[in-house]
Amino acid sequence: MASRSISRLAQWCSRIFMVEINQKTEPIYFALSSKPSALSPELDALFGSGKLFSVCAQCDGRVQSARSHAHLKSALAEKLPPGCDLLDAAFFLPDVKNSFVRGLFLRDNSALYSAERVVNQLRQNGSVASVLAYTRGNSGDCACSIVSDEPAERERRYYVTPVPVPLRHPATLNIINSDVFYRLEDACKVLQECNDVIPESKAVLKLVEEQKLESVSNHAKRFPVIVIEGLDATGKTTLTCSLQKALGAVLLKSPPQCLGDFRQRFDAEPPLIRRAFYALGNYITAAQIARESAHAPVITDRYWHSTAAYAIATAVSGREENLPAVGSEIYEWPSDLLRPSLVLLLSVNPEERQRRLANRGLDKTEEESQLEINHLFRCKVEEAYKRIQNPACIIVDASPSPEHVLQEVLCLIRNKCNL
Ligand SMILES: Nc1ncnc2c1ncn2[C@@H]1O[C@H](COP(=O)(O)OP(=O)(O)OP(=O)(O)O)[C@@H](O)[C@H]1O
Ligand SMILES: Nc1ccn([C@H]2C[C@H](O)[C@@H](COP(=O)(O)O)O2)c(=O)n1
Repeated sequence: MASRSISRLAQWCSRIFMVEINQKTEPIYFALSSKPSALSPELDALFGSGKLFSVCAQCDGRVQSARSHAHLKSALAEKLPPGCDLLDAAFFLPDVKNSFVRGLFLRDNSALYSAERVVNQLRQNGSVASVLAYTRGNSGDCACSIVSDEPAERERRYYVTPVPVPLRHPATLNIINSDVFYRLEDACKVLQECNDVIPESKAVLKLVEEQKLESVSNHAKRFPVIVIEGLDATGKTTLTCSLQKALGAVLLKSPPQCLGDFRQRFDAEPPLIRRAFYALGNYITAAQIARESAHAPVITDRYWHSTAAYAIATAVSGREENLPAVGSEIYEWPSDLLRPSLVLLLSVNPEERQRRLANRGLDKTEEESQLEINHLFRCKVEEAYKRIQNPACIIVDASPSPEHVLQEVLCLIRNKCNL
């Protein structure tokens, strides 16, 4: 029994803990060690008052782990009494790819300190895999123990120790094949793993199968393929419709229309599943592009740039500086996905974009609302768009009138694609 408890604690001690206070401030990092340490001012503020816990729902299998984390977060948000703060946390092994595991950090300042009871209920019903509890010491330190039914586990103490901020944001350790997919088969694997829990996965995989995708990456395009990218309300729909008419082009979208009925279902899933769904949408659109570009120019409203940019910007919390560096393999186009001839990124200044959103007055998706309130996120999405390579996008100022933007884009297309 004792050796099991020691090995479980040793696992935690090899990790770095990251706690996100909010999107505007840098995450706070710490480790556990066997000797008490004085806390840094950031840690002192984090562990300042109340009862503190970190919880993790990790279980066997990445699909189950991702869904369990989402369920745990919503269960805690629903059941915790007023006075509790629920913060995003994560645990990782420095520089070890795929070691980033999401969890939660809980500060309980509620009147009756009842968070522990809620956490224990969730632990008993199997929703929480591990709980660590923290206790402030008299000499400025903070001790940590596992919340467990086994006395040997409960008694073992470790101490919170400051660590330097890592050079790279730790979420970047997991982006490849968790947030962004670079091969059709990798995105398919995620949905295959979802077959039992999300029945719609089978139908999506069937649609992918039906598209005869194998010849797409080598397809010799006869007519140019032009992708229009940009944040919401930058004018993609307006411009792509005008381009369709002006060029006699075929207009396609990613995700394609055939996935429309499934989109809401997958949007409700954690990033691993949601991003795999959008990745597959690009491969279906690629098959359509391959067919249509044999007969006419093709205009595509969103494609891989959108899938990768939103996924990266969501995965990496905090500031733009936390994004993977320019030139990172994370920004490389998937080798098996049809490459367009030209990618144009519509960019409007924030005030003009706000004005357009307000005028449109449609229901906003969650991500759209996030864009509105979260300037940092918007900057990260746009910056990630700009860092994507092979093909990189050309930035178009889409703030002028629709006619002006159309003429400028037609001019670019004529120059770059000989149309
Ligand atoms: N160049 C422009 N000048 C002024 N208003 C514009 C311009 N282009 C589009 N709009 C208006 O801005 C709003 C958003 O445009 P549109 O729907 O084309 O954007 P979008 O990028 O397709 O948005 P989403 O991605 O959210 O669907 C619409 O009300 C549209 O009429
Ligand atoms: N090819 C695509 C298209 C869209 N997405 C995601 C990114 C955003 O979450 C959202 C934006 O789409 P819209 O609201 O403009 O229809 O969809 C993607 O990942 N890949």
